Amino acid sequence: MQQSQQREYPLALTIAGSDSGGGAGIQADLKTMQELGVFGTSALTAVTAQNSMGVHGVYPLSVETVAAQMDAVLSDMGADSVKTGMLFAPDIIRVVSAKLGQYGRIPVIVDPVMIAKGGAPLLQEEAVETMKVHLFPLSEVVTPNIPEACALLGLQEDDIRSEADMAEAGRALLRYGCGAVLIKGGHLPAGSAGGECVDVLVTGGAEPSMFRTPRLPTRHTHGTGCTLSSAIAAMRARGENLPDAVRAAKHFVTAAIAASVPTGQGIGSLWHAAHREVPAGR
Ligand SMILES: Nc1ncnc2c1ncn2[C@@H]1O[C@H](COP(=O)(O)OP(=O)(O)O)[C@@H](O)[C@H]1O
Ligand SMILES: Cc1ncc(COP(=O)(O)OP(=O)(O)O)c(N)n1
Repeated sequence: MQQSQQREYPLALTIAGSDSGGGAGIQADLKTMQELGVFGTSALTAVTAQNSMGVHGVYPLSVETVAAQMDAVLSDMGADSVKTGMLFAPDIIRVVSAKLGQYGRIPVIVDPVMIAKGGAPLLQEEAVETMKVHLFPLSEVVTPNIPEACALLGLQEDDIRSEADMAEAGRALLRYGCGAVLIKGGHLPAGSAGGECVDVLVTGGAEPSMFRTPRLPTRHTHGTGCTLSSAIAAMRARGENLPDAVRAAKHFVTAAIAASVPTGQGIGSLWHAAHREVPAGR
């Protein structure tokens, strides 16, 4: 049951892992929701020991812990949208899917987090099928990057090389019962797509929609996927329709990448307050 009618502000729930480095996971999600005027709540699935150099440890929580957090939030506060991120294990995916089914028709944005930028696995191999079978049919939209789309479809990593390939992959993923699929183009070769970063939204009926922004020349892109999916969830919680939510989220993430900060020695993180035009450090 949703309790949103008792609130005067939108509320979104993120079900995801913790990134101790603060750039991705639940930390990126809550910063994004706050910046977009949405009250963020959370159900933690795993703790990662992570920094700009990579993932140094993954510590999943028990299914009981995940279920208890979802029950606590959804039975009392409700949610106008839900975003899922790192779910890590098949039993966590099963309990998250069961709880989402129990609490009814909330728009669910599924970011099928599989591998961190440095290559660390954030989803067990045996959990991929569980995610497709149990979670995808509950989604309003699933937001894979190109390596994730390839893994989900059993393709080679370089099988998706163009906007047309992205659209075809999106259509193929719809067969798992996703409401829509947004294939993110950050991993296309930098020289392709005319120097743009293109994300392709595929829904049941209409032609695919392309969302284009300039490709920004920075390596400090840790947390881009988490930020985009939680911004979509925030805009849906605010009542925007899906294409408008994606458009606004893409602008939000682009501004945050443009102002990214070199946290640590490796890949730095986005600056989520960038849309306010507040320089980092102020
Ligand atoms: N260098 C970049 N310049 C502008 N936008 C980018 C850049 N890299 C990624 N993006 C955007 O960030 C979002 C996340 O994309 P992507 O990097 O493909 O996902 P992930 O972070 O899950 O690997 C998308 O909207 C993508 O277009
Ligand atoms: C705890 C946690 N969740 C998700 C990710 C992946 O985040 P993403 O936004 O895809 O960014 P990169 O890791 O690819 O930079 C994560 N690293 N940690």
